[in-house]
Amino acid sequence: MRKPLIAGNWKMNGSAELIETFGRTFAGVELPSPVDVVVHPPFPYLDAARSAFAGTPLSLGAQTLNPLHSGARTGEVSGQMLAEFGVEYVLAGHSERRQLYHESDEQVYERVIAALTVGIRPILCVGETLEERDAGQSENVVLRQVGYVMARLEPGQRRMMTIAYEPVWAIGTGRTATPEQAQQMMAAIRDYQASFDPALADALRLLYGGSMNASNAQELLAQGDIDGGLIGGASLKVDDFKAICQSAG
Ligand SMILES: O=C[C@H](O)COP(=O)(O)O
Repeated sequence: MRKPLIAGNWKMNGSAELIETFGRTFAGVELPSPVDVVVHPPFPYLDAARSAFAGTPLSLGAQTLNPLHSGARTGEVSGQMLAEFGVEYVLAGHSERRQLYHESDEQVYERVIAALTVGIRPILCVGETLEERDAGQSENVVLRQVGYVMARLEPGQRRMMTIAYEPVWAIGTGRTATPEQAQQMMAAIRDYQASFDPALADALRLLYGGSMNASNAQELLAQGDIDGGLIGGASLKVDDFKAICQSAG
């Protein structure tokens, strides 16, 4: 039985006040059954989040890291620094990083390895653009992104991984993949994983991301291969995010 994971990616949004609101609200939240919840605020809020989330079900996540431990990389943050801060999860390969900062599959892989080296759990984000979907390439693109990373990891490293399928055309657009479309891709990822690591395929957590909100979460999370969500916009509204976490239970 896979434990659901709900991850809130604040992107370049939020405030110290919102961190406090999340800490206060989640201090009193009872989730209906075991579910992991992580919030990924921007770097400057990690310190406040570490204090505010203590005693709540919220874990600390980061949005990216630099593959190096330290060095002349102005503006960057290393995995070692994040681990010292108590960060438990980090995103790798988010489509905004792939598109806006031109992160390649190889660079995504390097970030995953850097996170694993310091004991941080990577959430590998994959997904096709609308053009790729229209060209019938969705599955090829997604399995290439998954395989580039997963096929190179050791079995023990693979067990630290979560994969988030986020069709790029559904991110921040209000256009959610249908539960059937999402389920179909999740099943393809799980089948692919089973082709070289059957034991992991059953245990691997697969998240859906792309305009998931308090109204559509339940239906998406009811799909057999969807084990949680990577939430953008709705993770900035504490009541909506709480409702999604409760749906996961
Ligand atoms: O990381 C989160 C995803 O990009 C989804 O964002 P969204 O929920 O605003 O569509």
